[in-house]
Amino acid sequence: MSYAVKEMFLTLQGEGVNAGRRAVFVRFAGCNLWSGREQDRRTAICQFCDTDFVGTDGLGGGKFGEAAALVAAVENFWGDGVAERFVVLTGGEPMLQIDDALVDALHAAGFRIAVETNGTLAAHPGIDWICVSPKANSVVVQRSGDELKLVWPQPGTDIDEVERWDFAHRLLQPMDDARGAANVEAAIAVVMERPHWRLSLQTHKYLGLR
Ligand SMILES: C[S@@+](CC[C@H](N)C(=O)[O-])C[C@H]1O[C@@H](n2cnc3c(N)ncnc32)[C@H](O)[C@@H]1O
Ligand SMILES: Nc1nc2[nH]cc(C(=O)O)c2c(=O)[nH]1
Ligand code: SF4
Ligand SMILES: [Mg+2]
Repeated sequence: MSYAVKEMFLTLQGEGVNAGRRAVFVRFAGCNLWSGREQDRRTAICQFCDTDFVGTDGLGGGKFGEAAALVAAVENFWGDGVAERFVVLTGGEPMLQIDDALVDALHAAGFRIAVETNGTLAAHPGIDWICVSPKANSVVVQRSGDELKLVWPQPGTDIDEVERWDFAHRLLQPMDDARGAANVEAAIAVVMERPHWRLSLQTHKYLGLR
């Protein structure tokens, strides 16, 4: 299997329970809920995406013929002699490309593996930290994991239902769009009503990190 990667970078995880943690991000190209083309956004299943995941032309991106080559690039971004190796596989939709060979090679190199997924495909069982971010109008099959990160508001989402799914942590992340401030207020209002949810801010955007 070969891997198409839009970009790769070393940064801090900006979102969720692991916010603030040093991580190499691997952004896989392609998604099953949007083509990534602006002209298709209004007819896509997922219409609020904040990310360019088309092609392999980003910094650190490329086509990797084998898992070993991709892992060597991840190790290079992490750097020598630094403990707590941690990689976040995102996209696009990473579960379209994550396979046994990649999970095994990352583990052999000493990485803990986190994934950011829309949950429409089952997460690979070897992944160490599963973050599912459900999208209204999609069928979520991955209903368990470490972190459920619901972008808010999302008309068509039944929060009572998703709250019954089996996740250790539940987070509401304000939708970053033209109504940004109102979305933050709406998310805070839900957390005040439902204290088992927590607010997740996209801290990298406030800090100017990647
Ligand atoms: C770009 S997605 C890639 C991973 C996967 N496709 C997914 O949707 O979870 C990474 C994270 O950003 C979130 N996200 C995307 N667009 C957003 C926006 N406009 N505002 C807030 N969060 C957003 C997604 O819900 C997901 O949690
Ligand atoms: N710093 C940083 N944190 C992130 N957490 C999730 C991200 C993503 O796009 O999946 C992301 C990202 O792109 N940058
Ligand atoms: S599912 Fe994730 S990557 Fe795909 S369009 Fe939605 S937010 Fe973007
Ligand atoms: Mg992002």
